[in-house]
Formats: sequence, C-alpha cells, structure tokens
Amino acid sequence: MFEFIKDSKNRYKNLVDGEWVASKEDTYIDIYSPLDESLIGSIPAMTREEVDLAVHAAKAAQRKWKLTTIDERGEILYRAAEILLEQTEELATLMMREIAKDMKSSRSEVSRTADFIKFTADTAKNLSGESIPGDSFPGFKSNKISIVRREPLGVVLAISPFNYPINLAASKIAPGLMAGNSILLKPATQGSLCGLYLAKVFEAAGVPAGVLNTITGRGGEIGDYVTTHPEINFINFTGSTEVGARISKLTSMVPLLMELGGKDAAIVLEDADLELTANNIVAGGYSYSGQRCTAVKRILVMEPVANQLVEKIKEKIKKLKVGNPLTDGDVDIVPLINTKAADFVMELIEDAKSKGGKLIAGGNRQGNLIEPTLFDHVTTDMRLAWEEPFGPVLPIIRVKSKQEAIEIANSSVYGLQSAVFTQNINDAFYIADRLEVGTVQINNKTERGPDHFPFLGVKASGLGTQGIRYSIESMSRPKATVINLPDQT
Ligand SMILES: NC(=O)C1=CN([C@@H]2O[C@H](COP(=O)(O)OP(=O)(O)OC[C@H]3O[C@@H](n4cnc5c(N)ncnc54)[C@H](OP(=O)(O)O)[C@@H]3O)[C@@H](O)[C@H]2O)C=CC1
Ligand SMILES: O=C(O)[C@H](O)COP(=O)(O)O
Repeated sequence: MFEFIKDSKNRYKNLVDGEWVASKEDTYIDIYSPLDESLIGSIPAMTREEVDLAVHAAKAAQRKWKLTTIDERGEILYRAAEILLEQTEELATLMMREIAKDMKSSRSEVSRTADFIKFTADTAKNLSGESIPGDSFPGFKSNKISIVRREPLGVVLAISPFNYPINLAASKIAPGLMAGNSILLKPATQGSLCGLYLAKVFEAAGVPAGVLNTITGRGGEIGDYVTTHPEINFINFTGSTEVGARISKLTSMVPLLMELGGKDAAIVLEDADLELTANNIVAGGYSYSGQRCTAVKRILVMEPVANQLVEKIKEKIKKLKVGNPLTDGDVDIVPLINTKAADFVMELIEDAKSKGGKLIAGGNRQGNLIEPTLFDHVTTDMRLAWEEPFGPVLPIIRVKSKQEAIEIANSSVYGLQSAVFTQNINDAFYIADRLEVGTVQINNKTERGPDHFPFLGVKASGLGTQGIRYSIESMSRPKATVINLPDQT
C-alpha cells in the first residue's frame, strides 16, 4: 500500500493535489538513521515553485472541503485511524529507524495517534453552536438573536518536530480537517519519512485531492518562504522557541498556534511521597533520552529531603536501560537525534562540572548515546539551571522554602508545565496558583496526555491552546448571523 510514495531508489514523493510527486529538479535530502548511520530514504528538497503548487492546491480544495458535512469528515478520520492501526508495525519500525525511538514507544505513539484521530472526530461531531438572545444586554430586546456557528480558517500550515513525527503531525491535521480547513504538512526533515507515511494514511482513508498536501525540505531553506506565503491562513507549529519566535516575527496578520521549548520544574516539598516522586522524575526526565518538550528538566527540592531524594533517583537511574533499539530492544536511553544535539548536552554537562555541580550519575558519552546524568547542588549560575538540554540530564537545585522554589521556577523564560510533589493539598494549590505555566501536575510527572486536556505554554513556551476540542476551536472562528425579528412588545 505504501510502496508508491517512494521510487525504487527509496526516494520519497510528496502528496500534492492528490498525486505523489517526485522532485522536479531532482534535488533530494538523504535521511540517515541515528541508530546506525544507514541511509533510510531521501526526501525532495522542494523548490519555491513546488511549494506554490502545493499551496494553490490547498487553497482551491478547501473551498469544496468546507462544504462537506462534519459527519463525512468524521467518517474519513475513523477510517484513517483504522488504517493507521493496521500499519502499526511498519510505521513503528520506520519511526524507530528514523528518530531512534524504541519499538515499544513507537508502537504506543501510533496507537495513541489513532485514539487521537477517533476522539477528534467524536468531539467535532458533538460540538454545537450557540444562539444568544439580545435581551441579556442593556437596551436590547429578545427579538434580536445571534446564531453563532464555527467556520474554518482556510489553509492551515502544520509544522511538526522530529520527536513525535506521527502524533504531533496528526494532532494538527485531524482537528484542522474536522474544522473544514485544508492542510499543508511540513514535517521535520528528520521525521519526514514518517510524516509522508501519515499523509498516505489520510489519503488512503479518503481525504480528497488537495485537502492534505505535504512540503518537504530543510526549514532553514524553505521555511521562511512557506510561513510567509500569502495564501496561508493559520500556522500550527511545534518545535524550538528559536524557530517559533522567528516565525512570529516574520509573519503578519496570520494567527499562530505554537508549542515551543520548556524547562519543566518538579518541585518537591518535605512531605512528598519520595518513592512516587523519584519514580515520576526518572520516568519524566529520562524517557526517550529526555527528548520531550514536557520532560522534567529541573528538580527543585526542599533541603531537608534532598539527600533522600537524590539517593532514590540515583538507584532508579541505575535500572534504566541504555542502548540502541536496533540491537538492544526496548531501551529508555537511546542515541540522541544527531551529533549537534549530543554536543550541546555535553556542553551543559561540562559547564555544570566546571562550576562545582556534583555529578551523581552518568556524565559520559559514546557517540551520540549519553548516559542518564544527574547533578546535585546545581546553582543558578550554571547553564543547566536554565537551558533546555533535550537530552538525558537532570539538575537538582536545593531550595529552602516554597517561595524560593516558586521564584526560581518562574525565573525561567519558559512556562510549559511544572509538577508539585506534596501530600498537602493546600500547599499544592498555593504553589500551583503562583506558577507561570500552562499546566501544573500535582503528584505526577509533567506530560501532555491525555490528549483532550488543554495543552499550552506561556512565555517562551508557546502561543494559543492545543488539545482536541481546543485545537478544533483554534483552527476555526465563530461566525455570527443575527436574526432581527419584528419587535412585538
Ligand atoms: N512544546 C511542545 O509541545 C514541543 C516542543 N518541542 C521543542 O522543539 C525542539 C526540538 O524539536 P526540533 O524538531 O529540533 O525543533 P526545530 O525548531 O528545529 O524544528 C521544528 C520544525 O520547524 C522547522 N523549521 C526549521 N526552521 C524553520 C523556519 N525558518 N521556518 C519554518 N519552519 C522551520 C523544522 O524543519 P527542519 O527539520 O527541516 O529544520 C521542523 O519541521 C525543542 O526545543 C523542544 O522543546 C518539541 C516537541 C514538542
Ligand atoms: O512533543 C512532546 O514532547 C510531546 O508533546 C510530549 O508529549 P508527552 O508528554 O505525552 O510525552
């Protein structure tokens, strides 16, 4: 089924106006596996002219797509979810090779995405408009009624990152389609092969020609052209704050929905259940080598329980499986996505070492595989206290009071999530209410799911709100039609 999205040389094609098209200029980008450096495929480096064709197709197709019923769109999404599940093994294997995610996590990303797509169809089918009587506002009577329905925005540009190449692409495509938009998917270059498979899934499910199109090429080369294209009506971006800020500077009068970087703090109070806390910190900080926007990225612990917590985390780190999913099966710590990312993490480690951070575990590197690393006594002059490693390293900052924890947590430029570990609900709410983040988790690691919860970052962590219903609402707008009946009073 998926064969014709690539040629005999493993060169992938793009979905443009319902056709799978090769690079017109014969310019391709080779994609190598971070696991063994093998060549796993090539993707077209699209030219501006090729981008234009995709955008025009999306624009034209949206005019018809918005006239389809929500029920029809929902049926296509239910089929897409089924096809996706049928392809689990093939897609998970590709994902493992393309972004170095172990098979168990790759499979679970595919099934989570199928659930997401189904839930999106269910939610859109159950959204209702509203009618607002005029007489609730002073000076108006009940003969004036506003009927409010939702309209699509037009052409949605969906830009996804490498780390969840299926889920973070589908979580833009599915709500966008249900809202009646057409979509241009620009997947991360390392992650494009998965992105193109996903597009094939939606196409096979019956998404009409032009309603979903793909654009491949390096963001640094075609990104600015695509994001400033005059026919784009909405941009839904997930990735680094650096690129998100660039898009927000370059664009004008185009609404943006952005999930960006984070430095999620786990705040641990004296009365916390330390076993539960350590389990959550280790799972939250190190899974997929910390390459998750919502990974726990710093620990702010009350001094009196710090030693005990450090010991527990250290013991649990020893049990993490470190290796290569190709040869070692399901592992927690995998090689990072590329050498640049691994070099950056090592810089943070060296900086913390040189400034007196106490290395409790890890610290070494073999190629791009970095040991799960824990530093104690990290101070606020160390880069590790503030910068997002997107790698398996966690700093422990010891604090003396709730106030100090709140202050350090809020001094970050980021504001995605935070976790608070305590058995005192009053303290939990006291802290939660003062944290400048999108979500506070009480007695749990920071995480996005379940995917129908609102998901948002404040400050440098994002703009707007995702989460199934929130995403549909973000990708549509209210349209009011006002009925003016004769005044019979
Ligand atoms: N808050 C959240 O939900 C999430 C945040 N992230 C954040 O993303 C980062 C890691 O992901 P990563 O993929 O490396 O992020 P990047 O910001 O490097 O890339 C994200 C996407 O943007 C594209 N891109 C790059 N330059 C441009 C440009 N000028 N215009 C338009 N698009 C462009 C990339 O394409 P290409 O690959 O071709 O460069 C990719 O598709 C981390 O900071 C992490 O915190 C990641 C996941 C979730
Ligand atoms: O991109 C990410 O890192 C994800 O949005 C995080 O999702 P998770 O918390 O469910 O892993």
